[in-house]
Amino acid sequence: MAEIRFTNVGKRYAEGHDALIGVDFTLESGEMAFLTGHSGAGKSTLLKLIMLMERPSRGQVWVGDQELNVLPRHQIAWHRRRIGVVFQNHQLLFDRSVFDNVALPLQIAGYDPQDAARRVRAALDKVGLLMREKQNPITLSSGEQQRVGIARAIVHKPKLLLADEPTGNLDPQLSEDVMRLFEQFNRIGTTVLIASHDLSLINRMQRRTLVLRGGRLVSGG
Ligand SMILES: Nc1ncnc2c1ncn2[C@@H]1O[C@H](COP(=O)(O)OP(=O)(O)OP(=O)(O)O)[C@@H](O)[C@H]1O
Repeated sequence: MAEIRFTNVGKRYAEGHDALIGVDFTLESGEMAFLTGHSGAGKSTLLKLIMLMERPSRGQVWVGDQELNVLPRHQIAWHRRRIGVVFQNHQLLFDRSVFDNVALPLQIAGYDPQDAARRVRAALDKVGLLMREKQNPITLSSGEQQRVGIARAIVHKPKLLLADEPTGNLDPQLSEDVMRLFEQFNRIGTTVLIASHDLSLINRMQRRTLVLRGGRLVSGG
C-alpha cells in the first residue's frame, strides 16, 4: 500500500513563486527514502504538504488512504499525530527535562500519565538515552540532543517518520549514528522520508533518493 502519494502537485506561494511543479511520486508503506536537491529546491515545502503545514496549489497529496485536500478540519490534529517529525534544530525546550520533552506529544494527545511514562522510557531506550531522562537537554551534546528530538518524534509510534535536514549540525560519525536509528525504525515497519543535502551521507546509505531541482522532481520519482 502507498503511504505517501503525490499526483501532479504544485505549490505556488503567495508571492507567485513556484516552489513545487508537477510533482508525482509514491512512497510505499515500509519504504525508507531520501529527498534531496539544492537549497530552495522545494524539499521543506514537500514535507510541509505532507504535514498539512501548507496546502498544494494544485494536485493531490495522499497519506495512507486519505487525500489531504478533503480531510475535514477537525481531523488535522489526528492526521499530524500519525506522523513523527525530526527537525535540524530539534526544537527542544530547555526549561524542562529530557523526559518531559519526549513526553510532550503524549501529553498533548491526552495519554494516561502512566502509559505515557512507559512509552517515553521505551523511546529514550531506543535512542540510547534512558540514563539521561532527568537531565536538562542543554547539558547534552548536539548528537544527544538530536536523539532526544528523534525519541520525541517516535514516542507515539507514528506510521510515518519525516525528517528535515536531521543531520545538518552533526559531524559525519554522529550523522551516520542518526541514520542507523532511522534504519532501525524503518526495519520495524515505519515509513521514513529524510530531506537532506548531504550527498555523501545519502550515497553511503544506498536508498531510493528523490531529487528536486527548481521545484521539479527530476529523479527517483
Ligand atoms: N512561506 C513561504 N513564502 C514564500 N516563499 C517560500 C515560502 N517557503 C518557501 N518559499 C520559497 O519556496 C522555494 C522552496 O523552498 P523550500 O524551503 O521548500 O526549499 P528547500 O529545498 O527546503 O531549501 P533549504 O534546503 O534551503 O531548506 C524557495 O524559493 C523559497 O524561498
